[in-house]
Amino acid sequence: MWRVARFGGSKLCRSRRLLSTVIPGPCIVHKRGADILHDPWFNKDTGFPLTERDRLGLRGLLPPRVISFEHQYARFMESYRSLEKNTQGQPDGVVSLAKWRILNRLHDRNETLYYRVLIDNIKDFAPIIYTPTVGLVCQNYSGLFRRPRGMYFSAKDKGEMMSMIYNWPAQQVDMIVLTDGSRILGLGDLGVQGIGIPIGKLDMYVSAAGINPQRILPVMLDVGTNNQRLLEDRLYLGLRQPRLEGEEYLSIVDEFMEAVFTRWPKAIVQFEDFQMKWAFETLQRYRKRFCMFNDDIQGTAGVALAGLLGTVRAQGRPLADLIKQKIVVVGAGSAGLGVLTMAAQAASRMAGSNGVVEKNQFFLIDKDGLITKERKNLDPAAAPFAKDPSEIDGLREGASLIEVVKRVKPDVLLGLSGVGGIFNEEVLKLMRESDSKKPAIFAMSNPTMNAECTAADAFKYAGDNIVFASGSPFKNVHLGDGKIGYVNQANNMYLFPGIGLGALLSGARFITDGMLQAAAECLASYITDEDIQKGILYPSIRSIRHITAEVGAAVLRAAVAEELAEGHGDVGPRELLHMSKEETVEYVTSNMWFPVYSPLVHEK
Ligand SMILES: NC(=O)C1=CN([C@@H]2O[C@H](COP(=O)(O)OP(=O)(O)OC[C@H]3O[C@@H](n4cnc5c(N)ncnc54)[C@H](O)[C@@H]3O)[C@@H](O)[C@H]2O)C=CC1
Ligand SMILES: CC(=O)C(=O)O
Ligand SMILES: [Mg+2]
Repeated sequence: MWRVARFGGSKLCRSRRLLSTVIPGPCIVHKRGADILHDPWFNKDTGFPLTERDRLGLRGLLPPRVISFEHQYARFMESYRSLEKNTQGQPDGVVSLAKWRILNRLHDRNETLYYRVLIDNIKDFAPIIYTPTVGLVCQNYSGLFRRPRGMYFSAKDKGEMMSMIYNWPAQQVDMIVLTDGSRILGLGDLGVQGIGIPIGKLDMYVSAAGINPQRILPVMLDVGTNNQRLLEDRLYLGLRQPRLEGEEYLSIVDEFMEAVFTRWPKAIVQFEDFQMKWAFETLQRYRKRFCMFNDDIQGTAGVALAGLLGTVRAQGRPLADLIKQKIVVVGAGSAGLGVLTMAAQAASRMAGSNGVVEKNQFFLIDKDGLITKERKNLDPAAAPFAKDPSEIDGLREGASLIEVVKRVKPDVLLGLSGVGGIFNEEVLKLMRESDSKKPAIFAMSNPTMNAECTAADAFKYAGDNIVFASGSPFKNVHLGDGKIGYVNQANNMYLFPGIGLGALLSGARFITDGMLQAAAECLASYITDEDIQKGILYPSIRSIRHITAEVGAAVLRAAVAEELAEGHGDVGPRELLHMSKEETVEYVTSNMWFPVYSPLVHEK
């Protein structure tokens, strides 16, 4: 039955990949002439065939020669490569922004071509449209702004959101990424300028998960900013007022969520880069009411867990030895606490206990040092990981990172602090004393300048035998004698697209811990033992579509197992239930949008 749905005709410009051939479905367009050329979704630039130019009133509006998609693609890549050449030697930030601009201009003009170059060159372009360059773009957003992308809801829109949501031109929205701009990467409160993050994350959704770009929606919830520099910046485009707090804040988020799910009951909302207090509060508030998740807490946790399991394998130990790993987490925010919570759940499952014993192996440090039960105003979210001073011989409340690493000799040192360089030479050298033969260093904070250490320093000071991962990309390190220090990118981009896609196709109304756990386990098992032995913990981002199909299928199957799957489109819960694992992967893959020019059919 689901086969009919997959290959049936569609009005949605859906392209189908049949074996190696992509069959473009027809696309209904309600406009004509120049209006089409100015709509990046329909625009093919010089690629409109002559018959289509006649049908759509485009004759004479374009140079006469028809250029093929492949030729347009080659032309863009040529201009990109010559930009690379011409900017050689200029500061990194200048080069990255120039690359971002050329990609952004293509995005504004021709989405089909934009997404095709993105998909085919994801390793080169992810650092531009995503971390680290997206951080620079957010920092400079008000100056870079040329035209809006996505929707902006502000504190001034209270009471209006239910009608505003209907201003969005697309009939259907599948995936929304929402931020309030309060903690953008490790760059702090960037107010309205944080909209760059939902845009970048959704570009990853299209590239990795094949979410139809006509069905994505980046959203900024502007409730003010506490960033004094922005408040005083005459170019700043957001509300010039301090952030709303308490019930006033929550009432804005409530109103937005009600509006979204009234118009699109099947949409999925990803919360992104909210400051910690609101990240946890909104997750608790909405996760049983709406289909939503918090990427920084839950997506990051799954990616880190996969990395921790990979580390255990790299040490040549059985997975169950996760419970024996001494893990020092630096940063007790939404990401750090998310990681420890998921790691504790996994360790409990492995040990068949309630997790109490396993937590003894975890050490949590924040800006005030080691967190113990003696901490004044201990955050309830951190409390389960606070050490009992009687159990940590030689350490005290607030012990420094150096003291902790020296005493604990951890197997894993994992940074989610947002503090660039905090794993300094002294800390890294202490990791040579680790009890593990293959200690792991995860410098997960973004963007690059906020990474806890560089890859080169990690190998230089902690030794050649470490496994290393960072949140933003670094180049592999040459260790001499032809040996390579492999750099992994421990970034939630490996999971959030699959979590969203799997949840969408399952039709589940909530995203459960079981679905998230399935995503993490799928990623963990993706890597072969051969790669693990080389220190490779995550697959190449070049395979991101394939990884996402597998992760999406794992999430979907978990939803089915929990009897939450209600189906999607023509594929109901019974069909989902009867799909084998391979069929589920095939089903997920066949639902991925792929950019090809569709024949345009005009309808009034
Ligand atoms: N690689 C990835 O996939 C992800 C990376 N991140 C990164 O993690 C970082 C933190 O994100 P959140 O947890 O959401 O932020 P957050 O603001 O909620 O937490 C930051 C934590 O770091 C601690 N901290 C600050 N200065 C410190 C210091 N000198 N020593 C030790 N701890 C210190 C704070 O006390 C706080 O506990 C950001 O840079 C973000 O880019 C976040 C999510 C995913
Ligand atoms: C990757 C990501 O979500 C972050 O740095 O916040
Ligand atoms: Mg984030």
